[in-house]
Amino acid sequence: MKVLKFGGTSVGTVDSIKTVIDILENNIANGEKIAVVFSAMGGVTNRLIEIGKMAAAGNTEYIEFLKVVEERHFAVVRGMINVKNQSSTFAAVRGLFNELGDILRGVSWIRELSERTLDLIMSFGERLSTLVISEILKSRGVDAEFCDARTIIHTNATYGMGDVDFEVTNRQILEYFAKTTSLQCVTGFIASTTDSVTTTLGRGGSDYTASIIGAAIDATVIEIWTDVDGMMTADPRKVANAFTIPSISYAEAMELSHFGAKVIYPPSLQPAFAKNIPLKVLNTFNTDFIGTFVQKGAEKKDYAITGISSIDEIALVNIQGSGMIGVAGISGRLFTALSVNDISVILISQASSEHSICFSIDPKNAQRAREVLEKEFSHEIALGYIDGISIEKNLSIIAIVGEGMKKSTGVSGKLFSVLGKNGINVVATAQGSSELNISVVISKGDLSKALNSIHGVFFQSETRSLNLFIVGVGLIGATLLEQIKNQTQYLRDEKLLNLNIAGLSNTKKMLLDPDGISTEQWRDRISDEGVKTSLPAFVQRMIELNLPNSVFVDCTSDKDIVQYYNMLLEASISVVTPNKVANSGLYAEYTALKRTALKRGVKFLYETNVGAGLPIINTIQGLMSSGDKFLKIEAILSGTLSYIFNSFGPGIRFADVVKEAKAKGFTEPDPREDLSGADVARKILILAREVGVPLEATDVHVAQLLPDNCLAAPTVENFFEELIVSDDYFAKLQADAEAQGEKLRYIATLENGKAVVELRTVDASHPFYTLSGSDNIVSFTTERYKDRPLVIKGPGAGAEVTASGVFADIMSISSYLG
Ligand SMILES: NC(=O)C1=CN([C@@H]2O[C@H](COP(=O)(O)OP(=O)(O)OC[C@H]3O[C@@H](n4cnc5c(N)ncnc54)[C@H](O)[C@@H]3O)[C@@H](O)[C@H]2O)C=CC1
Ligand SMILES: N[C@@H](CC=O)C(=O)O
Ligand code: NA
Repeated sequence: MKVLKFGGTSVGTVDSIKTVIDILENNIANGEKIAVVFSAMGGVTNRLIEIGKMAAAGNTEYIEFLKVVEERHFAVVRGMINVKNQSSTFAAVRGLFNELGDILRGVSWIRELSERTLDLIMSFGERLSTLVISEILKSRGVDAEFCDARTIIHTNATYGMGDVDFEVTNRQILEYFAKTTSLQCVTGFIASTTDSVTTTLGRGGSDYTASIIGAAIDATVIEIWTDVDGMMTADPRKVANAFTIPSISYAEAMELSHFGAKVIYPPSLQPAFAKNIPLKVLNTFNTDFIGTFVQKGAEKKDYAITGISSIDEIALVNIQGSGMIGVAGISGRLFTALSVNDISVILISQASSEHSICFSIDPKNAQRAREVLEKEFSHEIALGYIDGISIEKNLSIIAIVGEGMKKSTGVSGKLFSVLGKNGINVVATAQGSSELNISVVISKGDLSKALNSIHGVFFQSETRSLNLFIVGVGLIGATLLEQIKNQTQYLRDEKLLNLNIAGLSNTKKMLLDPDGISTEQWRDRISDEGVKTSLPAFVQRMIELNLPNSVFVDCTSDKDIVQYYNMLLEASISVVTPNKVANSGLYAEYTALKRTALKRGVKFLYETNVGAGLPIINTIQGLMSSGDKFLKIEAILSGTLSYIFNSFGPGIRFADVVKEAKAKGFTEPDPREDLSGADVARKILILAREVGVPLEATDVHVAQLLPDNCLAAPTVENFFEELIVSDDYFAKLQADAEAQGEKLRYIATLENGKAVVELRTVDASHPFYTLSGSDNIVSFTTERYKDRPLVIKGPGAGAEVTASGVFADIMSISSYLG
């Protein structure tokens, strides 16, 4: 025989009861022998408690409240039983409400509501729902029978949570079921003492009823019908990617529920577990879904862990002192004192040094725990053997649970590594030798981020998310968004990666949305929903959101924005940028950023600072890491100047070529930076720093390229005018070079710790002679590349190549996050 149990929401409305009836009739049609346990209609138990309290307080409004409850039951009768059969059910329901009304009147007279009376009042919830549903079934021709569990399940007289007398109960259940062939509709949650006083079974009560009956009659399976798709890998309200666990062992279910998974309350299923009766958790509102199968042994799973659960709010108590080392009995006294005072301990951790013990408790017990322990150890504290008791609050516990951990190595490594990569500090940790659960205590503010990132790494086949916050949607920023848009599907399918644009800002408006800004509609959304741009507010909001795998992408050339980099890195947010300002500022600031990134386990990536998408910085970093030494760097580092010198010639105005370079997206937002040599100067400065030469910007010698009038131009417009004025100057430079069979090249050199940037002419034998378009070229002479330098060459400016370099940096973060 199968035992089915339907919870409060399943029997909460006429519609849901219709589904319940369908499920039952399908079972009958399939020839299944079944018994059914029902909870009270959703919300009724709480209402009855409230009504009881109102009555006890002498508040006669309870009568109105009771009428509402009555009406809910009548509505079901009206909605589900045909008119000619309704009257007897109405009479029975009314009879129960009359009885309940009498009891409540008594309560209001004597102004007292004992636990015992409350149990009696609550019992009406299950008695009413079960009565009504059994009558519905009968009216549809099913041979159903109402079974008041008080006649078969007996407990002691502990009201609120009766202790079941299994010997008597099991015997009574067997006798009862032996005598009947009708479908038994059993009231959940309620029982009675042997002298017929009503009791209740406590938390998870109706599940318990189903489990007691299932175990007594050796049911083939117990089906718990609820309003969710079974047990999930994590709380879906906290982890959007959580999914149903198809199969779970009793022990795993126990562990998960201990840490807050509310779907079932496994302790109440203990009788079924003891008899190895499997259990299914099914959804009344999604009957086709397979739900979760709970059974004794663990099945082979696709993942190393089965689920993740958490407790939102705990306090961590730490007791430490040199006097605890090697002294037997300290922990015995500690935990006895807590238990005597009814303070339940959630997690315990003690390192083998025995110097301290820490444990977590419900924060509402924190103050009491301190008092209890200060009293218990007053002697040791007075003598200085114990330093004292410290209590830390605003903490959460996360537990990863799974029998699979026993067989696979690296589970805890993975857990701690993902926490580390997301900058989440682990305050305490515990793992039992059962290897079923690893628990970590973390700051409450990191809970959501931790749950999501842990879920991401352990349930790998799901798509991981990188949360991007992009500031500056000019040429590079907008091209990056376009490239992301075009790659979205590929990255989802092939890399299981979702690039979530969680924030965007231009100079006027900004928009942050953790649910993502579509790359199809970002322009509309930022203009419709954006608020006035404020960089500090943007940064603060990002930090508050505390999303896992966050990346700040600075696509501006703003000088002020870099002041936030360190703060962002400190908050464990990676930074990716083509903006050269940070790395060409003070050397101390440059190294500070690198140090913070390292300390926080996040990335600070800026490949596009030099040579746009060309792999220049990465190449240097690779060579440096592997121990190579740089002897000389010679390079053309300006796409703009390269383009100009490759395009300028007789019959062409210099100013027009500069305009062309600007139109092609090669120049800096302010082209004076390119033509003054400043852009190249900062690039060679960055390269110098990367190869270990600690230069400041003022150490770079920049030979002037422009005539004074151009350099002095106060605006970009004015600059172009001055370029026109100086056309002859440029034409002469070009003609002189050409006359020698040479070409103009703006070359940066780093040698012997000195950086120089100057305009040179090179002949056809020089490797820099053959450049075209916006090509950059970098030649590295190192100890390993001494005879023939390592050369990197290619377009070194422009929207597509730069945005793709930024994109590549973002992708490298995604692979680092694993
Ligand atoms: N264009 C290229 O080939 C390359 C550019 N870069 C760098 O990329 C960065 C962006 O360059 P482009 O896109 O070409 O310039 P752009 O001028 O087209 O775009 C920059 C955008 O940032 C916005 N912006 C400036 N400050 C802002 C702030 N505080 N908040 C929000 N938005 C702000 C501007 O309004 C502009 O729309 C610059 O740092 C540049 O040096 C690096 C390598 C190559
Ligand atoms: N303006 C720069 C762009 C790349 O950094 C250049 O011209 O090289
Ligand atoms: Na580069």
